[in-house]
Amino acid sequence: MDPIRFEYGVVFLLDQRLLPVEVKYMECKSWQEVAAGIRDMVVRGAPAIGASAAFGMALAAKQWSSVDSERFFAGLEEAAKGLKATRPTAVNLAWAVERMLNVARTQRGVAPREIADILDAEARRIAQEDIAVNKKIGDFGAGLINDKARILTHCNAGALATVGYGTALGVIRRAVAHGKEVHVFADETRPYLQGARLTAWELHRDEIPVTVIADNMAGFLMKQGKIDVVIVGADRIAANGDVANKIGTYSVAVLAAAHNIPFYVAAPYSTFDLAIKSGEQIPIEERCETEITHFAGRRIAPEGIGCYNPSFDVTPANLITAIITEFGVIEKPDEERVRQFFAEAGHEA
Ligand SMILES: CSC[C@H]1O[C@H](OP(=O)(O)O)[C@H](O)[C@@H]1O
Repeated sequence: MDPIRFEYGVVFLLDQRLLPVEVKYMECKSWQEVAAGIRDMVVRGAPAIGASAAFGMALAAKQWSSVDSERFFAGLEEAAKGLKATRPTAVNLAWAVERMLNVARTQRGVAPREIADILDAEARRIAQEDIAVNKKIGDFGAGLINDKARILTHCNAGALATVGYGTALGVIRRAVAHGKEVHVFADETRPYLQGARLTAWELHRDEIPVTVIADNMAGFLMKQGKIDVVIVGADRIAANGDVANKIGTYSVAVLAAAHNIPFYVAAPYSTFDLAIKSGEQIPIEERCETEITHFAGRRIAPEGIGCYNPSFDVTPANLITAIITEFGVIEKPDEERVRQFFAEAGHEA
């Protein structure tokens, strides 16, 4: 099930708020509609919102393609600002928008209508690259998953969080493709329930055994010896290997360390933010309190109480066994290892 579908001038976002009960796409013909889809978590997941924002930029270019060049670029800058403002934590969003802007800037002097075509092609390239990158991550990660492994996941880092294959779930898919039998325990991941609603839905459709657990059960399963390995995604990784990911990830990492269980993060190079030295510099999105005070549209907490709803937390690198990327595996990440790894892979470090 593709989280994003696209044609020239229109982007369809699978409305993940309705899953697993209803499969319905939101049609977007403007960058503003894409921005609303990202902000409202119609589409979510670091790589998926990055690709969606890229298509949002392509729509903006089409929206402004009939004006003069100066107004065209002003329109692109406005769209870039609006898209980047939707969700602050996942660096893939800003990465994709800046990549689209940089391509446009190389075309100054070209007719806006032609630039719009070039940006449409670039957005499609970003989407195609994501699937290829996910499969490379999957292949590197599959070697870390033993046959009969009992795997704990948190949130959803699957096809629904990317353009269609998955990072953490991509590793699980490749391990299964390599003939390994696994059983996944999926944290439900309150408050948005990406685990119960999305990860379980994806894995069940793929006929991969999955058991949903409440977030507060992870420690008990580990203590009972029922978890062999943890694998999660990421929204932003600092140069020292600190990882921002869905709220609750840090707690799982602490529990895994206490039980000597390997804790892996699967993420593409586009999720690394090498401009920041540590996770302390990663902006943490806070979302509306109704995500906490309400469940399925019904109030579950009293009126007038305090509410705190950070959507992400930061897991320090010293709790991470390894980060799995499309270029290979960074064992025991720290700043020196991360920068050397990407330098050897031929990327800006
Ligand atoms: C492929 S990594 C996806 C990453 O994004 C999720 O956050 P959200 O659902 O709020 O977009 C979660 O942190 C996942 O690990």
